[in-house]
Amino acid sequence: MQSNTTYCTSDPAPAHLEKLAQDLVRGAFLELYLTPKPGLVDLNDSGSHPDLSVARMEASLQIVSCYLGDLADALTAGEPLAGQVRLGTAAERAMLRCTGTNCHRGYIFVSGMFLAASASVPSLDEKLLSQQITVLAKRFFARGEYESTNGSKARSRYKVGGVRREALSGFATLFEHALPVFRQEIASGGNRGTATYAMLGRLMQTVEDTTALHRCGQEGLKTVQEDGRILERMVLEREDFVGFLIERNAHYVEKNLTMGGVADLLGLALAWLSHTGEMATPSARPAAPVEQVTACHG
Ligand SMILES: CC(C)(COP(=O)(O)OP(=O)(O)OC[C@H]1O[C@@H](n2cnc3c(N)ncnc32)[C@H](O[C@H]2O[C@H](COP(=O)(O)OP(=O)(O)OP(=O)(O)O)[C@@H](O)[C@H]2O)[C@@H]1O)[C@@H](O)C(=O)NCCC(=O)NCCS
Ligand SMILES: Nc1ncnc2[nH]cnc12
Repeated sequence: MQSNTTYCTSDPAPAHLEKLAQDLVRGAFLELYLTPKPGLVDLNDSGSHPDLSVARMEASLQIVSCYLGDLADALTAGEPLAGQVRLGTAAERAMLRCTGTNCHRGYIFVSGMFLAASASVPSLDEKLLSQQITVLAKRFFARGEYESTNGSKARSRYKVGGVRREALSGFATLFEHALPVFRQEIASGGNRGTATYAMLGRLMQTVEDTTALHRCGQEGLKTVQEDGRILERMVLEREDFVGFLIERNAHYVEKNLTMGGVADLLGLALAWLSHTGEMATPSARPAAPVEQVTACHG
Protein backbone atom coordinates (compact mmCIF):
# COMPACT_ATOMS: atom_id res chain seq x y z
CA MET A 1 0.00 0.00 0.00
CA GLN A 2 1.58 3.32 -1.04
CA SER A 3 0.86 6.48 0.90
CA ASN A 4 0.09 9.38 -1.42
CA THR A 5 1.22 11.85 1.25
CA THR A 6 4.94 12.49 1.51
CA TYR A 7 6.70 15.05 3.65
CA CYS A 8 9.98 16.56 2.43
CA THR A 9 11.69 16.53 5.76
CA SER A 10 15.42 16.82 6.03
CA ASP A 11 15.17 13.88 8.39
CA PRO A 12 12.49 11.36 9.42
CA ALA A 13 10.47 11.82 12.59
CA PRO A 14 12.60 11.95 15.75
CA ALA A 15 13.10 8.51 17.29
CA HIS A 16 10.68 9.12 20.18
CA LEU A 17 7.82 10.14 17.84
CA GLU A 18 8.45 7.19 15.51
CA LYS A 19 8.58 4.75 18.44
CA LEU A 20 5.43 6.24 20.01
CA ALA A 21 3.63 5.90 16.66
CA GLN A 22 4.62 2.21 16.60
CA ASP A 23 3.61 1.76 20.26
CA LEU A 24 0.20 3.37 19.56
CA VAL A 25 -0.37 0.68 16.91
CA ARG A 26 0.95 -2.02 19.25
CA GLY A 27 -1.48 -0.90 21.99
CA ALA A 28 -4.45 -1.21 19.64
CA PHE A 29 -3.37 -4.75 18.66
CA LEU A 30 -2.92 -5.71 22.33
CA GLU A 31 -6.47 -4.45 23.01
CA LEU A 32 -7.91 -6.31 20.00
CA TYR A 33 -6.29 -9.62 21.06
CA LEU A 34 -7.20 -9.30 24.78
CA THR A 35 -9.66 -12.12 25.34
CA PRO A 36 -12.38 -12.26 26.68
CA LYS A 37 -13.93 -8.77 26.50
CA PRO A 38 -17.73 -8.27 26.83
CA GLY A 39 -19.43 -7.01 23.64
CA LEU A 40 -16.18 -6.36 21.78
CA VAL A 41 -14.24 -8.19 19.07
CA ASP A 42 -11.66 -10.59 20.53
CA LEU A 43 -10.14 -13.98 19.73
CA ASN A 44 -13.34 -15.75 20.85
CA ASP A 45 -15.97 -13.86 18.81
CA SER A 46 -17.07 -10.50 17.38
CA GLY A 47 -19.19 -9.58 20.40
CA SER A 48 -21.98 -7.13 19.47
CA HIS A 49 -20.31 -6.34 16.12
CA PRO A 50 -21.58 -8.83 13.49
CA ASP A 51 -19.98 -6.61 10.82
CA LEU A 52 -16.51 -6.99 12.34
CA SER A 53 -13.88 -9.72 12.68
CA VAL A 54 -10.29 -9.91 13.95
CA ALA A 55 -9.05 -9.93 10.33
CA ARG A 56 -11.12 -6.86 9.43
CA MET A 57 -9.84 -4.99 12.48
CA GLU A 58 -6.26 -6.01 11.68
CA ALA A 59 -6.75 -4.53 8.20
CA SER A 60 -8.10 -1.37 9.82
CA LEU A 61 -5.01 -1.19 12.04
CA GLN A 62 -2.80 -1.26 8.94
CA ILE A 63 -4.53 1.99 7.93
CA VAL A 64 -4.06 3.37 11.45
CA SER A 65 -0.37 2.42 11.27
CA CYS A 66 0.08 4.33 8.01
CA TYR A 67 -1.80 7.30 9.43
CA LEU A 68 0.34 7.49 12.56
CA GLY A 69 3.57 7.13 10.56
CA ASP A 70 2.48 9.94 8.23
CA LEU A 71 1.39 12.06 11.20
CA ALA A 72 4.78 11.60 12.90
CA ASP A 73 6.50 12.83 9.71
CA ALA A 74 4.02 15.71 9.36
CA LEU A 75 4.60 16.80 12.97
CA THR A 76 8.36 16.75 12.37
CA ALA A 77 7.88 18.89 9.28
CA GLY A 78 5.93 21.40 11.42
CA GLU A 79 2.58 20.71 9.72
CA PRO A 80 -0.11 22.95 11.28
CA LEU A 81 -3.32 21.54 12.89
CA ALA A 82 -5.41 21.79 9.70
CA GLY A 83 -2.97 19.51 7.86
CA GLN A 84 -2.86 17.07 10.78
CA VAL A 85 -6.67 16.88 10.80
CA ARG A 86 -6.68 16.27 7.03
CA LEU A 87 -4.48 13.22 7.64
CA GLY A 88 -7.01 12.00 10.22
CA THR A 89 -10.03 12.43 7.96
CA ALA A 90 -8.13 10.80 5.09
CA ALA A 91 -7.41 7.83 7.38
CA GLU A 92 -11.10 7.62 8.33
CA ARG A 93 -11.99 7.52 4.62
CA ALA A 94 -9.30 4.93 3.87
CA MET A 95 -10.54 2.76 6.77
CA LEU A 96 -14.11 2.92 5.44
CA ARG A 97 -12.96 2.24 1.85
CA CYS A 98 -10.60 -0.63 2.72
CA THR A 99 -12.54 -2.34 5.50
CA GLY A 100 -16.14 -1.12 5.08
CA THR A 101 -16.32 -0.09 8.75
CA ASN A 102 -15.54 2.82 11.10
CA CYS A 103 -14.21 0.46 13.76
CA HIS A 104 -11.19 2.61 14.69
CA ARG A 105 -12.64 6.08 14.00
CA GLY A 106 -12.39 7.02 17.63
CA TYR A 107 -8.89 5.52 17.93
CA ILE A 108 -7.70 7.61 14.97
CA PHE A 109 -8.74 10.66 16.95
CA VAL A 110 -7.34 9.72 20.38
CA SER A 111 -4.06 8.27 19.07
CA GLY A 112 -3.54 11.26 16.74
CA MET A 113 -4.17 13.67 19.63
CA PHE A 114 -1.73 11.73 21.82
CA LEU A 115 1.04 11.70 19.18
CA ALA A 116 0.60 15.40 18.37
CA ALA A 117 0.84 16.28 22.08
CA SER A 118 3.99 14.17 22.42
CA ALA A 119 5.64 16.18 19.65
CA SER A 120 5.69 19.15 22.05
CA VAL A 121 6.43 17.06 25.17
CA PRO A 122 9.35 14.79 24.18
CA SER A 123 9.53 13.18 27.61
CA LEU A 124 7.58 10.69 29.73
CA ASP A 125 6.20 13.50 31.92
CA GLU A 126 2.53 12.48 32.10
CA LYS A 127 1.35 15.73 33.71
CA LEU A 128 2.88 17.82 30.92
CA LEU A 129 1.56 15.42 28.29
CA SER A 130 -1.97 15.63 29.69
CA GLN A 131 -1.82 19.44 29.78
CA GLN A 132 -0.67 19.54 26.15
CA ILE A 133 -3.52 17.22 25.11
CA THR A 134 -5.98 19.69 26.67
CA VAL A 135 -4.34 22.57 24.74
CA LEU A 136 -4.60 20.67 21.44
CA ALA A 137 -8.18 19.50 22.12
CA LYS A 138 -9.29 23.11 22.75
CA ARG A 139 -7.77 24.13 19.40
CA PHE A 140 -9.30 21.09 17.66
CA PHE A 141 -12.84 21.66 18.97
CA ALA A 142 -12.63 25.44 18.47
CA ARG A 143 -12.90 24.57 14.76
CA GLY A 144 -16.60 23.77 15.40
CA GLU A 145 -18.57 20.55 14.95
CA TYR A 146 -19.54 20.02 11.33
CA GLU A 147 -21.24 16.65 11.28
CA SER A 148 -23.99 14.92 13.23
CA THR A 149 -22.46 11.70 14.58
CA ASN A 150 -23.71 8.90 16.85
CA GLY A 151 -21.46 10.40 19.50
CA SER A 152 -22.74 13.96 19.11
CA LYS A 153 -26.36 12.73 19.26
CA ALA A 154 -25.60 10.69 22.41
CA ARG A 155 -23.78 13.63 23.99
CA SER A 156 -26.73 15.97 23.53
CA ARG A 157 -29.44 13.40 24.36
CA TYR A 158 -27.80 12.09 27.56
CA LYS A 159 -25.96 15.27 28.57
CA VAL A 160 -22.54 13.58 28.67
CA GLY A 161 -19.16 14.72 27.40
CA GLY A 162 -18.05 11.59 25.52
CA VAL A 163 -14.72 11.62 23.72
CA ARG A 164 -14.89 15.41 23.47
CA ARG A 165 -14.76 15.93 27.26
CA GLU A 166 -12.21 13.13 27.58
CA ALA A 167 -9.84 14.95 25.23
CA LEU A 168 -10.50 18.38 26.78
CA SER A 169 -9.68 16.84 30.20
CA GLY A 170 -6.26 15.76 28.84
CA PHE A 171 -7.32 12.08 28.82
CA ALA A 172 -7.88 12.25 32.60
CA THR A 173 -9.50 8.79 32.62
CA LEU A 174 -6.27 7.36 31.21
CA PHE A 175 -3.82 9.21 33.47
CA GLU A 176 -5.88 9.39 36.70
CA HIS A 177 -7.60 5.99 36.58
CA ALA A 178 -6.31 3.44 34.07
CA LEU A 179 -2.54 3.82 34.51
CA PRO A 180 -2.67 4.13 38.33
CA VAL A 181 -4.76 0.94 38.73
CA PHE A 182 -2.38 -0.97 36.41
CA ARG A 183 0.63 0.16 38.46
CA GLN A 184 -1.14 -0.58 41.76
CA GLU A 185 -1.92 -4.15 40.63
CA ILE A 186 1.71 -4.72 39.55
CA ALA A 187 3.00 -3.21 42.83
CA SER A 188 0.72 -5.52 44.84
CA GLY A 189 2.09 -8.68 43.25
CA GLY A 190 -0.09 -8.98 40.17
CA ASN A 191 1.16 -9.50 36.60
CA ARG A 192 0.54 -7.72 33.28
CA GLY A 193 -2.47 -9.95 32.63
CA THR A 194 -4.31 -9.22 35.88
CA ALA A 195 -3.20 -5.56 35.72
CA THR A 196 -4.67 -5.19 32.21
CA TYR A 197 -8.02 -6.56 33.39
CA ALA A 198 -7.95 -4.27 36.44
CA MET A 199 -7.49 -1.41 33.91
CA LEU A 200 -10.41 -2.69 31.81
CA GLY A 201 -12.60 -2.79 34.92
CA ARG A 202 -11.65 0.76 35.93
CA LEU A 203 -12.21 2.11 32.40
CA MET A 204 -15.64 0.46 32.26
CA GLN A 205 -16.53 2.36 35.44
CA THR A 206 -15.19 5.76 34.41
CA VAL A 207 -15.57 6.22 30.62
CA GLU A 208 -18.70 8.11 29.45
CA ASP A 209 -18.89 5.77 26.47
CA THR A 210 -21.24 7.18 23.81
CA THR A 211 -21.25 3.87 21.92
CA ALA A 212 -22.87 2.17 24.95
CA LEU A 213 -25.39 5.05 25.16
CA HIS A 214 -26.04 4.97 21.39
CA ARG A 215 -26.76 1.23 21.51
CA CYS A 216 -28.56 0.80 24.85
CA GLY A 217 -29.14 4.21 26.46
CA GLN A 218 -28.48 5.02 30.12
CA GLU A 219 -29.29 1.43 31.15
CA GLY A 220 -26.56 0.18 28.85
CA LEU A 221 -23.96 2.57 30.27
CA LYS A 222 -24.97 1.65 33.83
CA THR A 223 -24.55 -2.06 32.98
CA VAL A 224 -21.00 -1.42 31.73
CA GLN A 225 -20.16 0.66 34.81
CA GLU A 226 -21.52 -1.95 37.27
CA ASP A 227 -19.74 -4.78 35.44
CA GLY A 228 -16.52 -2.77 35.57
CA ARG A 229 -16.85 -2.41 39.34
CA ILE A 230 -17.40 -6.16 39.72
CA LEU A 231 -14.49 -6.96 37.38
CA GLU A 232 -12.01 -4.75 39.26
CA ARG A 233 -13.08 -6.30 42.58
CA MET A 234 -12.82 -9.88 41.21
CA VAL A 235 -9.28 -9.19 39.90
CA LEU A 236 -8.26 -7.77 43.27
CA GLU A 237 -9.74 -10.76 45.13
CA ARG A 238 -8.32 -13.28 42.60
CA GLU A 239 -11.79 -14.60 41.75
CA ASP A 240 -12.69 -16.18 38.36
CA PHE A 241 -13.05 -12.94 36.44
CA VAL A 242 -12.54 -14.71 33.09
CA GLY A 243 -15.67 -16.83 33.69
CA PHE A 244 -17.53 -13.67 34.68
CA LEU A 245 -16.47 -11.87 31.46
CA ILE A 246 -17.52 -14.80 29.26
CA GLU A 247 -20.96 -14.80 30.90
CA ARG A 248 -21.25 -11.01 30.51
CA ASN A 249 -20.27 -11.22 26.85
CA ALA A 250 -23.30 -13.42 26.17
CA HIS A 251 -25.50 -10.78 27.86
CA TYR A 252 -23.95 -7.88 25.90
CA VAL A 253 -24.43 -9.74 22.61
CA GLU A 254 -28.08 -10.43 23.48
CA LYS A 255 -28.61 -6.73 24.25
CA ASN A 256 -26.43 -5.45 21.33
CA LEU A 257 -24.38 -3.60 23.95
CA THR A 258 -20.81 -2.50 23.26
CA MET A 259 -18.14 -0.17 24.69
CA GLY A 260 -15.96 1.04 21.85
CA GLY A 261 -14.78 4.07 23.79
CA VAL A 262 -13.55 1.84 26.63
CA ALA A 263 -11.75 -0.28 24.02
CA ASP A 264 -9.99 2.74 22.52
CA LEU A 265 -8.80 4.08 25.86
CA LEU A 266 -7.60 0.60 26.84
CA GLY A 267 -5.61 0.49 23.60
CA LEU A 268 -4.16 3.92 24.39
CA ALA A 269 -3.20 2.83 27.92
CA LEU A 270 -1.52 -0.35 26.62
CA ALA A 271 0.28 1.77 24.01
CA TRP A 272 1.66 4.18 26.61
CA LEU A 273 2.68 1.33 28.95
CA SER A 274 4.49 -0.27 25.99
CA HIS A 275 6.21 3.07 25.37
CA THR A 276 7.33 3.44 29.01
CA GLY A 277 8.59 -0.15 29.08
CA GLU A 278 6.05 -1.24 31.73
CA MET A 279 4.56 -3.89 29.43
CA ALA A 280 7.94 -5.62 28.99
CA THR A 281 8.78 -8.58 31.17
CA PRO A 282 11.77 -7.59 33.37
CA SER A 283 13.92 -10.37 31.96
CA ALA A 284 12.61 -9.95 28.41
CA ARG A 285 15.16 -9.55 25.62
CA PRO A 286 14.78 -6.15 23.90
CA ALA A 287 11.65 -6.50 21.75
CA ALA A 288 12.34 -7.10 18.06
CA PRO A 289 11.49 -3.92 16.13
CA VAL A 290 7.82 -3.89 15.16
CA GLU A 291 7.60 -5.04 11.52
CA GLN A 292 7.40 -1.73 9.71
CA VAL A 293 4.36 -1.41 7.49
CA THR A 294 6.15 -1.20 4.14
CA ALA A 295 3.67 0.93 2.23
CA CYS A 296 0.36 2.60 2.82
CA HIS A 297 -2.82 3.57 1.03
CA GLY A 298 -3.53 7.29 1.25
C1 LIG B 1 -13.94 13.91 17.70
C2 LIG B 1 -14.41 12.72 16.92
C3 LIG B 1 -13.94 11.44 17.59
C4 LIG B 1 -15.96 12.67 16.80
O1 LIG B 1 -16.48 12.43 18.06
P1 LIG B 1 -18.08 12.44 18.36
O2 LIG B 1 -18.29 12.59 19.82
O3 LIG B 1 -18.72 13.40 17.40
O4 LIG B 1 -18.67 11.01 18.07
P2 LIG B 1 -18.33 9.86 17.07
O5 LIG B 1 -17.95 10.36 15.74
O6 LIG B 1 -19.43 8.87 17.18
O7 LIG B 1 -16.96 9.27 17.65
C5 LIG B 1 -16.80 9.04 19.03
C6 LIG B 1 -16.03 7.73 19.08
O8 LIG B 1 -15.08 7.84 20.09
C7 LIG B 1 -15.14 6.63 20.91
N1 LIG B 1 -15.69 7.05 22.22
C8 LIG B 1 -16.96 7.12 22.62
N2 LIG B 1 -17.07 7.60 23.88
C9 LIG B 1 -15.79 7.84 24.26
C10 LIG B 1 -15.21 8.36 25.47
N3 LIG B 1 -15.97 8.75 26.50
N4 LIG B 1 -13.85 8.45 25.53
C11 LIG B 1 -13.07 8.05 24.48
N5 LIG B 1 -13.55 7.57 23.29
C12 LIG B 1 -14.90 7.48 23.21
C13 LIG B 1 -15.99 5.65 20.12
O9 LIG B 1 -15.12 5.06 19.14
C14 LIG B 1 -15.03 3.62 19.18
O10 LIG B 1 -16.33 3.04 18.98
C15 LIG B 1 -16.63 3.02 17.59
C16 LIG B 1 -17.22 1.67 17.26
O11 LIG B 1 -18.42 1.49 18.07
P3 LIG B 1 -19.82 1.34 17.32
O12 LIG B 1 -20.92 1.21 18.32
O13 LIG B 1 -19.69 0.27 16.28
O14 LIG B 1 -19.96 2.74 16.65
P4 LIG B 1 -21.01 3.18 15.58
O15 LIG B 1 -20.56 2.70 14.23
O16 LIG B 1 -21.12 4.65 15.78
O17 LIG B 1 -22.40 2.53 15.97
P5 LIG B 1 -23.17 1.35 15.20
O18 LIG B 1 -23.78 2.01 13.95
O19 LIG B 1 -22.14 0.31 14.81
O20 LIG B 1 -24.20 0.86 16.15
C17 LIG B 1 -15.30 3.19 16.88
O21 LIG B 1 -15.26 4.44 16.24
C18 LIG B 1 -14.29 3.11 17.98
O22 LIG B 1 -13.12 3.88 17.70
C19 LIG B 1 -16.94 6.56 19.41
O23 LIG B 1 -17.48 6.00 18.23
C20 LIG B 1 -13.75 12.72 15.58
O24 LIG B 1 -14.03 11.48 14.96
C21 LIG B 1 -14.18 13.80 14.65
O25 LIG B 1 -14.45 14.94 14.98
N6 LIG B 1 -14.24 13.36 13.43
C22 LIG B 1 -14.57 14.29 12.37
C23 LIG B 1 -13.41 14.30 11.32
C24 LIG B 1 -12.08 14.65 11.94
O26 LIG B 1 -11.81 15.76 12.33
N7 LIG B 1 -11.19 13.59 12.01
C25 LIG B 1 -9.78 13.81 12.38
C26 LIG B 1 -9.55 13.37 13.79
S1 LIG B 1 -7.80 13.61 14.13
N1 LIG C 1 -12.10 -4.86 20.18
C1 LIG C 1 -12.98 -3.97 19.63
N2 LIG C 1 -14.23 -4.39 19.28
C2 LIG C 1 -15.12 -3.50 18.74
N3 LIG C 1 -14.85 -2.20 18.52
C3 LIG C 1 -13.61 -1.76 18.86
N4 LIG C 1 -13.04 -0.54 18.74
C4 LIG C 1 -11.78 -0.63 19.21
N5 LIG C 1 -11.50 -1.88 19.63
C5 LIG C 1 -12.63 -2.62 19.42
